[in-house]
Amino acid sequence: MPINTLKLTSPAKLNLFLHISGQLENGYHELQSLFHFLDKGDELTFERTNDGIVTLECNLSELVTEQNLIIKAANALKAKVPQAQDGVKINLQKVLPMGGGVGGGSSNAATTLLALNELWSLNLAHSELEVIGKSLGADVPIFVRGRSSIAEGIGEKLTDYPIDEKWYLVLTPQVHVNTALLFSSTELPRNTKKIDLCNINYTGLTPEHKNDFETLVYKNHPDVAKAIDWLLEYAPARLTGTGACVFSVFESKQEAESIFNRLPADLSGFIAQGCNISVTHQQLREQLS
Ligand SMILES: C[C@](O)(CO)[C@H](O)COP(=O)(O)OP(=O)(O)OC[C@H]1O[C@@H](n2ccc(N)nc2=O)[C@H](O)[C@@H]1O
Ligand SMILES: Nc1ncnc2c1ncn2[C@@H]1O[C@H](COP(=O)(O)OP(=O)(O)OP(=O)(O)O)[C@@H](O)[C@H]1O
Repeated sequence: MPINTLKLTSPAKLNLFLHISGQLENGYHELQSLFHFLDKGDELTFERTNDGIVTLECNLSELVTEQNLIIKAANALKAKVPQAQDGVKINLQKVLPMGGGVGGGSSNAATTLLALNELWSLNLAHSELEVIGKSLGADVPIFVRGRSSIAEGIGEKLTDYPIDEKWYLVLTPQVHVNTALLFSSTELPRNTKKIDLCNINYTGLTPEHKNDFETLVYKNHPDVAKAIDWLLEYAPARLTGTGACVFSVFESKQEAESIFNRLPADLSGFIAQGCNISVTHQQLREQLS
């Protein structure tokens, strides 16, 4: 019996560290980054239709465009499997901050690939979905894979790296950091020594596991600097991706909440638990069983 509806959470990610160790001739950068998922995300509903049309509704009307990665993901699947005749009505409830380095758009694209592969009975392997995902954005494959991982190369070489599932206080400065511009800055450090995966031994926000974008973003974005400085009063803090979001990690929800409760009115944020397995994958398993 084919399934008609899927209701999935499309989670945020954090880059617990992000090292840049070189630049290739095509301009892309060599990275090493630990990706971990959060149990907070956007809500996506997929309803199969038989009219062959892909439609998107969203609580933020400005996101309903052909440029939305959800539409692009659905179209990429149609291009890959031209004989797929079904359509889909998609509803997106955007919860995650946009352009904040928590990967919301990439996560939505991956959730769409995973959901439509099932709803449209395409039977593509997840490795094939990862390849389609990569054409949509550097971070899409990690969300398709759905396991806490270290990314290497330009972000495409993924190795499982499960860690303790702790609690994160994420601050969300309302500024947009331009990823492509940052990558092209002459001031960006590009020579962090590569760590041998066997010797990574990640133990938290220590100086050896940093974010190479952080100094530059701190310098150019006073709102990000303010959020980092506030967190540093209580715990070590890091930028995720190219920002603007920053985070600290705590052993318990109560500890994270006790700091969150002191947040001044001009800062915003949320608390979430870290997950080694993306919530999308957990929900897919439940809804398909
Ligand atoms: C740095 C991260 O935020 C870590 O999560 C992501 O890898 C960036 O992901 P994203 O925003 O989806 O990035 P993409 O849309 O794939 O690339 C944006 C731009 O960043 C630069 N870019 C990206 C990835 C990489 N390894 N080297 C680069 O130089 C390229 O100029 C590219 O045109
Ligand atoms: N489904 C989507 N959800 C959010 N943004 C989208 C989506 N599709 C396309 N976009 C565009 O992508 C831009 C950045 O989105 P996103 O929220 O993924 O950034 P991010 O968290 O900085 O991601 P990353 O960590 O991968 O750089 C948005 O400003 C928006 O214009």
